Amino acid sequence: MTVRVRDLDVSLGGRPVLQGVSLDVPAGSWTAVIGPNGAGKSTLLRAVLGLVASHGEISVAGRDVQSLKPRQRARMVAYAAQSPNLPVGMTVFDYTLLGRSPYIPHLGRESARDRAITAEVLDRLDLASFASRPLDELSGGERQRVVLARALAQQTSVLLLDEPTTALDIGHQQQVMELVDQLRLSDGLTVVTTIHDLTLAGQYADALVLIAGGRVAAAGTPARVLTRGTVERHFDARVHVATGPGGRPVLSLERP
Ligand SMILES: Nc1ncnc2c1ncn2[C@@H]1O[C@H](COP(=O)(O)OP(=O)(O)OP(=O)(O)O)[C@@H](O)[C@H]1O
Repeated sequence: MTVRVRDLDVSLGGRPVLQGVSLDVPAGSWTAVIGPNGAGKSTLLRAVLGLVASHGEISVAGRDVQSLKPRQRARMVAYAAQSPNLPVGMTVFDYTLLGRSPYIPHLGRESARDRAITAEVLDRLDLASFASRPLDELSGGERQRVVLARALAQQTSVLLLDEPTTALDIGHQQQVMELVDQLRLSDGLTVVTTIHDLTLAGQYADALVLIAGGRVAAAGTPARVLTRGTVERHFDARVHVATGPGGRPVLSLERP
């Protein structure tokens, strides 16, 4: 499903946060939204979900997201927030099962299929042995993977991930990124993720969108966006950019 954003404006607390943001994410592709702290990346994802009031056009598969009922939208778009409030005392399994809510009839119960999908997602994320553990007894990285598990259990065609790897060790970073990429290739998932690790962004995404000061400052292939000059200008960082496998950029910090 294609995600299309046109001339998006969002104000929060009376202050403009996004101004004139446009982006096109073709069906089955992966776009990474990058940018400095406070640039408006999370706000962009939240606007696509209809969680914040916005002006402009946001459509998924040609349908205006504002016109969709929450249940309809939840069958099309899943979202893993950066640090959501997790219900105290709830188990990993029951939290992940919440991802099946859009498919469970009102006043009904989950089906055996819903439970099987939940168990399979936990298994794929190395979380099967955590299924009966309460969320509040997990480490930061374990919690982050459970939040992703809930989004994957939703089995949508569009996946919005807000900083999905920040709390993860390098092995779990790879596992999560590879799993998402595998789902993209096998099921045609459309992925939009915010991410601070620019090399990781460039390794997995087809396109990068750099947001700075609430506007799109650069967009295009990783090699086009991740240049020394662009990174210095918008992140105030001195980096060396090498060409890695597949021509994708690899960034390292340069000491002054
Ligand atoms: N509810 C709110 N009310 C007022 N301002 C807000 C609100 N939520 C976010 N902001 C402001 O909007 C701007 C963009 O925030 P956002 O979380 O989208 O940034 P971000 O690019 O995701 O940042 P980070 O990389 O630090 O996660 C920030 O200046 C933030 O302080």
